[in-house]
Amino acid sequence: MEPMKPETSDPRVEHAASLIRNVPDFPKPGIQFKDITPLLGDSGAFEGVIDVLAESAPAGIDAVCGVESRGFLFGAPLALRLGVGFVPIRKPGKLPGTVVEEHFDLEYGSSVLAMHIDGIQAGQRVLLVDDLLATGGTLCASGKLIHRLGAEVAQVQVVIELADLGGRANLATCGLNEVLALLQTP
Ligand SMILES: O=P(O)(O)OC[C@H]1O[C@H](OP(=O)(O)OP(=O)(O)O)[C@H](O)[C@@H]1O
Ligand SMILES: Nc1ncnc2[nH]cnc12
Repeated sequence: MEPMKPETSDPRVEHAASLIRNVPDFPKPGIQFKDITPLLGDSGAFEGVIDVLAESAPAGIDAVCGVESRGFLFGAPLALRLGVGFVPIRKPGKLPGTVVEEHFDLEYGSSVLAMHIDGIQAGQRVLLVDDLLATGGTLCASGKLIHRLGAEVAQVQVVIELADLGGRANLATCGLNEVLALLQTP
């Protein structure tokens, strides 16, 4: 496996790249799993990633939506840094209020995502955050939830993009055209 290429030459991104561990055949044979736990365990590196994401966000963001579960790890601190609320997009059966739901396929399975209908308001500009873009199914479904509530996805932000899986093109088919990935494979 070749090393990940930073999309920017920022030393904070290069440091983060050095702390992402490649785990072959997890959770299934053939999957090269990108383990972010060494990055999360280094407070300086973790903070550097949040800072770069915040500096890269478009102006006028009203809310950050993060996707369960690893999207929460980056989305929640980013919302605090931007001074806006955090809205969780969750796996089914976890949110107590009235939700909208979307079904989708994953690199290794299928799933459903849900969001409270009062989490965001029509017309708001949302930053949609996850740790990793693979096939794009998760973020496409998340974007559909946000669009169904009448809000706009101003930008999608991920730390890692598995560039050979076509996720970016898939996101474009869902109307998600502004995509920032800090690191891309290979
Ligand atoms: O682009 P895709 O092919 O949709 O895959 C990317 C998604 O897969 C992972 O989540 P996972 O479903 O493994 O859940 P987790 O965050 O709870 O570990 C990752 O955190 C992304 O959300
Ligand atoms: N290869 C991968 N590594 C980590 N998380 C993932 N989610 C989907 N594909 C993944």
